[in-house]
Amino acid sequence: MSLLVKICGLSTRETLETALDAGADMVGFVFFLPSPRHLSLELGRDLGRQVQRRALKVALTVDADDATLDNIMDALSPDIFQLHGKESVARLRDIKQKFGRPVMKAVPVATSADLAVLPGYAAVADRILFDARAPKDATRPGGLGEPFDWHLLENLDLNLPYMVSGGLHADNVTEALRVTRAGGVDVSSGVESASGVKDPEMIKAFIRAARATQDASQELSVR
Ligand SMILES: O=C(O)c1ccccc1NCC(=O)[C@H](O)[C@H](O)COP(=O)(O)O
Repeated sequence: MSLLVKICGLSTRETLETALDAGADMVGFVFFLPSPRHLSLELGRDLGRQVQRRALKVALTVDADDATLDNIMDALSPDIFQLHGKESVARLRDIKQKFGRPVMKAVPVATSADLAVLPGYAAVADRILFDARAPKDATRPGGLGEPFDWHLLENLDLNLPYMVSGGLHADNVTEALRVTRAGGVDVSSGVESASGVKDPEMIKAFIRAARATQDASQELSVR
């Protein structure tokens, strides 16, 4: 199965086009007001139209209510909802049923104890995104540019596709994949020149590095 590369927190036509041209498999749009990457519904609609099925559109929300999700469905028509809050297993089931879209549940990781939630979520979610647990005083639960200890996932036994995120960039994505064996990688801060400002060259470099890792591991596997 080929590696999924997600560029998250895109908010301009130019950088979205760069990510699509560079071969991103998923493009993430943040609908969380405290985030520097937050999109209005109008901008989400505009950027969503630009994607034109060249990548999967991921709508990122945090403990959003049905009305918010409904508005996002109308504006963006996401391919996947990324639920990055404290959503319960029952809430994941509820969202899947009401909106008919796959859900990717973000699981914050700081210690091995954080993995205890996996069996519950794995029974309902379509994909897991492992992210660094945000500090208690953080203004948002993700997109903070800090990694977690990838070795915590070394002995992971999960019958579900999963992505690794948190503090990734072009220079560490290979090691993150080597250690976690994740089927996907996700980045936001690591392709920004300033908070919320995506950098086209950094986007291209990240995707190149991720693809190079994918190619190398495929060569090894066919030997
Ligand atoms: O990106 C945000 O601003 C954000 C806000 C609230 C919840 C989640 C958020 N981002 C989630 C993502 O999927 C990020 O790509 C992921 O946390 C990795 O971010 P980074 O460490 O900055 O690469």
